[in-house]
Amino acid sequence: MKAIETLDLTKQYATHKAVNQLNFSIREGELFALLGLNGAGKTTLINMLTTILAPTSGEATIHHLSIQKKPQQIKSLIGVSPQESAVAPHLTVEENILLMATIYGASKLEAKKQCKHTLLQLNLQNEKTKKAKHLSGGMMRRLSISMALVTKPNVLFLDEPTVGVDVVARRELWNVIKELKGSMTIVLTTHHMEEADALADRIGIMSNGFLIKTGTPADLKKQKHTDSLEDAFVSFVQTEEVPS
Ligand SMILES: Nc1ncnc2c1ncn2[C@@H]1O[C@H](COP(=O)(O)OP(=O)(O)OP(=O)(O)O)[C@@H](O)[C@H]1O
Repeated sequence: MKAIETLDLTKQYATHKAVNQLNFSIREGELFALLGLNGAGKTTLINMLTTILAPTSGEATIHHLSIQKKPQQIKSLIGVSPQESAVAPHLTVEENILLMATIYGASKLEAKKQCKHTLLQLNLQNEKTKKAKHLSGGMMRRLSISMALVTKPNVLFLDEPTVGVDVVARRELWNVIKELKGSMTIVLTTHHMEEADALADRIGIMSNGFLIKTGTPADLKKQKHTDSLEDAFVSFVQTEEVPS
């Protein structure tokens, strides 16, 4: 089943088309990494798919529900870990997770159960009584992901999950994401090619608002006769024709 599908999805800001007639789909359970240079349109696309931003034209569905017609139902299907974290700094790790569960309508008992589960999933048990403002960058990102997971989403959006995180914490986050893989659909944006290579089932490359290429990491490297996803990516964004 398709978890996400877009049909000519477009967002125009004044005269600039940030997302230009995108047609693609993501299978249920797939981890899809969205790559693109600064300003390619990734955040605009994610914001439309998560119902934060209305498209100018075209359509997208999450589990066959229209982002424009069924935003509330979609909100109950998705979890979002944004670049700008929604973490409350003065609350503890546990309080942040419980708050999120409660906002999404869980009873006190359910919220506690789910909180315990996500603390385990993200290996945050030892940090649960710490105030969020005292967490390291890596732990802060784990908290943000656990807050996105506490509502048991079918589709998880991770916008640059390892930005500003040290190499060890990044590897640990990769392990967390690998553990989640398959149990839900994951859409991840990143500027780290090795991250996309390590995690993605399939990659989509955006350039100037167009989705210029989709394929498995192996396919993309093979098409450019290289072992390096970074080399393949650079070649695609420099040489690919935009779709007509
Ligand atoms: N609210 C806005 N009003 C006008 N233009 C915007 C707005 N938001 C984004 N843009 C423009 O749309 C284009 C796509 O931006 P977007 O943030 O989606 O790119 P991105 O791929 O996420 O970039 P980055 O990797 O730097 O986060 C850019 O040219 C940006 O300047």
